Amino acid sequence: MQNAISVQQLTKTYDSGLTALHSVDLDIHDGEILALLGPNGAGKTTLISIICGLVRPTSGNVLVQGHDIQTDYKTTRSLIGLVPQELHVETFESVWNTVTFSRGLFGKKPNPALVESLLKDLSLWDKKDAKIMTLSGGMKRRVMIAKALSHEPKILFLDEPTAGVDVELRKDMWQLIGRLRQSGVTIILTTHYIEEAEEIADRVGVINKGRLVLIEEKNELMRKLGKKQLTLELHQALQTLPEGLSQYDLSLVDGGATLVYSYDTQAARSGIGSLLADLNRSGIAVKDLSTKQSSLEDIFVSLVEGAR
Ligand SMILES: Nc1ncnc2c1ncn2[C@@H]1O[C@H](COP(=O)(O)OP(=O)(O)OP(=O)(O)O)[C@@H](O)[C@H]1O
Repeated sequence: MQNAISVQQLTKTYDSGLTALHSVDLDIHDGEILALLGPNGAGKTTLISIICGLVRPTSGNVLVQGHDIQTDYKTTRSLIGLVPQELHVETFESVWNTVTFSRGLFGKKPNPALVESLLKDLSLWDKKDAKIMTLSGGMKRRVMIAKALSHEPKILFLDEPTAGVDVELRKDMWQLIGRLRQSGVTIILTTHYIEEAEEIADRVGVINKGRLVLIEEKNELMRKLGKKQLTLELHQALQTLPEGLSQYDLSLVDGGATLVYSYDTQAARSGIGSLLADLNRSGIAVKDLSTKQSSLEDIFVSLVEGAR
């Protein structure tokens, strides 16, 4: 499979001396939705800005569909649509003109039918003649997306697309992202909302302090993390686990006062019922119990904290 983007040993040190990216390697597959997670200041925007040719790398290479971003900038930029974090749209222009003009900037022939379908897809059709300055923040964000898609890019970057937008718009955006993916567009989004990554991404990358600390298929990640733990507080502490319980994934903690049972959430049966029956049969009395499920959020927090 061809990579939409190949980032090779990319490093960025700003003039201030701050190194925002440390030798990042990342292949983004054609047609995937990749969610980049990371705390504030992790380097996500720097990475996107370099790929889009807005910030110059200190060292390393980036190829966009095989073209080098530095030596073949015009080609790579025209393959990419970017929806930046900040909303900066020409305030006095109409929605229609703004989107049409944006397409022209890439040297593409006018295509009113395409602009019409974009505005309809983004629920902006009834606002096509409205001046941008009269639109709400959420609508301005939709205009930014229409602009980014106006030259029919193969790759779309969305930097925090749903920051500060209401639930309805967030769901609309997720649907739009799904439709774009179906049409073959590769999508990279940064987000602070782990729920968003869980909902729409094919793969999840975590950036922390300028390093890519994890990149994994979302389903694989969820499967690995899809463990649940049942914690059983015992009436009497145990020295060792009774032999009859060896088929369960059990561990004794708190000096034997607590029994922890790990089970797979994907399995057809949790085994909790039979474990409790077997404990009862072994004469082990339980004082209290609780369950805990690991989530993408847990791994994210532990990765980010572990690197502090
Ligand atoms: N033009 C610049 N000059 C100097 N330092 C910068 C510049 N732009 C960004 N930085 C610094 O580089 C680091 C990475 O910033 P970046 O904006 O890439 O992070 P981010 O992961 O996108 O964060 P956020 O989630 O807050 O948008 C930060 O410490 C930031 O202060």
